[in-house]
Amino acid sequence: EEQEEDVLRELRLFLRNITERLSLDRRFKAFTKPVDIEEVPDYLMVIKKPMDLSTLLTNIDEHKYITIGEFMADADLIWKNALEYNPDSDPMDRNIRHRACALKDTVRAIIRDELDEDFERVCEEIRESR
Ligand SMILES: Cc1noc(C)c1-c1cc(NS(=O)(=O)c2ccccc2)cc(C(=O)O)c1
Repeated sequence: EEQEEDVLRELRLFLRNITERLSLDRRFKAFTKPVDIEEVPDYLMVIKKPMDLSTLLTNIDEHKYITIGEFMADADLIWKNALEYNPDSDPMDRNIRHRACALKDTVRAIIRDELDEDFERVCEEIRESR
């Protein structure tokens, strides 16, 4: 009902705010757009579920996420994919993995500091009711 839509609207505002702040952070520039398949031709042979910050924003606008947990699962794909595709010890791989770990820690720190547990519980109850 209307109250539920008010809650989900507030969730989308919160998720857009997080995603936009991450996109503005220069450390995360490589994560702002899908990996360019022309530049990285074997990427889709290795990574089955690509994800990036611009796709997160599109998903939010398409009302894909009803809970923080659903958003986190896609946000985690961004750094997990980077660790999986760039496993080697050479400086380039190490550097993208360092940025991927910084993205993981930054998302978690924002959620821990800014998400109200009661609000997340209401979102989970809406998810269970649908
Ligand atoms: C993410 C990701 N996962 O695997 C890799 C590899 C990256 C990644 C993707 C990009 N952006 S891009 O796919 O458009 C591109 C790749 C190669 C040359 C020019 C552009 C940049 C970087 C970077 O380190 O700057 C890394």
